[in-house]
Amino acid sequence: MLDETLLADLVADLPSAVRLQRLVRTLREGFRCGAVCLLRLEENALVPVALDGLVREALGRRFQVAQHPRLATILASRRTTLFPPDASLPDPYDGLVEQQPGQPLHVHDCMGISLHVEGAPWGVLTLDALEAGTFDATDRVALERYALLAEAAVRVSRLERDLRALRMAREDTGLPLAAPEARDILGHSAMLQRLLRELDVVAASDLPVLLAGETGVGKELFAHRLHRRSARHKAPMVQVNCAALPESLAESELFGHVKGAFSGATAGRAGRFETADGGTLFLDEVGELPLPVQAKLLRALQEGEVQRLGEDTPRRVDVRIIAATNRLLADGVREGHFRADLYHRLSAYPVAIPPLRERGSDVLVLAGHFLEINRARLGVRSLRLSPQSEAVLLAYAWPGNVRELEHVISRAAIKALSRGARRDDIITLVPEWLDLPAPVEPALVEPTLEKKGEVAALAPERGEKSAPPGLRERVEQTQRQAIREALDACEGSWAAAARRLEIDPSNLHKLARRLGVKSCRRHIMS
Ligand SMILES: Nc1ncnc2c1ncn2[C@@H]1O[C@H](COP(=O)(O)OP(=O)(O)OP(=O)(O)O)[C@@H](O)[C@H]1O
Repeated sequence: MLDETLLADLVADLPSAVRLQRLVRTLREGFRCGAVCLLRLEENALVPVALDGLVREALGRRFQVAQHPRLATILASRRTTLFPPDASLPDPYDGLVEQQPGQPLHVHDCMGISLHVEGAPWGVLTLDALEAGTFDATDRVALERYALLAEAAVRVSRLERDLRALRMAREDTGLPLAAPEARDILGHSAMLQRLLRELDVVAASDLPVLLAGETGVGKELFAHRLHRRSARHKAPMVQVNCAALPESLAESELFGHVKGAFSGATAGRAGRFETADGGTLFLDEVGELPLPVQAKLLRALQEGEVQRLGEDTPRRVDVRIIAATNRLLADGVREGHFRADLYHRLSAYPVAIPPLRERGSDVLVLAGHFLEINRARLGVRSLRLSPQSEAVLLAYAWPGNVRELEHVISRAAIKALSRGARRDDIITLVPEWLDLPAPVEPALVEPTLEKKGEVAALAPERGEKSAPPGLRERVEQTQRQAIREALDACEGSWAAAARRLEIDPSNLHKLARRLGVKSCRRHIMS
């Protein structure tokens, strides 16, 4: 019966996600177990692509093989690996199998098998049960047979995907076939999938794209994907954070300068346009560009040429522009902060990136991703959400979007440990640890921040104005102080401060802006 269903699904005309989903469901029913998961190997991590019986957020996790000895053992063998109930190796799904009330969280029986496609390891199939003794020697043999059918299903899905990509890629673009990506955009909602399909088509078109969306929705991730999927993917994508570009330096940053063009120009330097030649120039926060710089940018786009500061002859550049904004640029045009002609040139193809609150259960998928990162970072056995926490996350409005979700999960994990949770337990995050902040009123932020040394009340809890600061406030206070000290020590150079703090410069800009440090201190970007 199991064989017949699997075979019928294999030849049926189904979307590949549905085919793989039916595969895991059929296997779970056939083996009468708690959960079945199909994971694809991407670099050194196993990433769930279809699951049945595991909580939904597991779809957002990346299990680093080196950190999960059970998965490593399964992957290393071509035969079924069966772990007895008393196996000492930690189970990656502890706490992630959906349970009935009163059922244990801890997985007792587990077996898995590696899958190979075209002679190379493709991933693994895992089966878990909360009751000891669910799997026996017969199941072990049966799984080896079904693994062959699973491999066939994967091959069919892969063929279909390649065919689709081939159909989309114009022959002369050299567009890469869809391959696993380093910083993938997570989410399974229909809205996000539709958007990704649309972006893939735009990517191949070479049109300028304007990505518009609230802060923290992932505009930068989308920009990278557009570039990776474009015909320019072999050339560089150069990023400019327009909010961090002081007017005095903007021209030389964008267009370059010759030696001696201004005091301090001890050598000639190419600007970002030239560096991006043949590739993509990503103008992040384009709404923040000062008006005089907008005029020069427009000229460069119209002419397809740039002129280094202090040089007479223009240089031709071939650059595709992707711009991002979290302001309504059309409002900027109406209010006179943004040039209408530049706006029309940049927004040949405007794309609205939806806020997190409109992406349904993708909140849980993303939460799963951040839970796994924090689990590894904090060295705990298992981090999961209680059903109440899931409901809270789904109901919250997320003014800070994905970045805010990331911080909420990190804080909750730290809070759990600081309140006595043990690293070798299954840690279930409850709503009180999520501590969702009230939305920040920008007007509240700046005056408070400028008073150095004072405990900043960034987001005062409702009704708790005089309470001592919580962990989050203290962490943010420390971060603010560290950024200010680094900037002072580096004489205002953001790049040097980022090196001193050992973080990526763009993350430093983002963090500083979120903490309100940047808006109060106008340091020159170097
Ligand atoms: N769909 C997603 N999948 C995985 N990670 C995501 C997703 N969307 C956003 N993120 C993560 O959320 C964080 C914020 O994303 P990003 O910086 O791209 O947002 P943004 O819209 O450019 O924000 P801002 O306007 O403030 O610059 C990053 O750490 C990013 O990796």
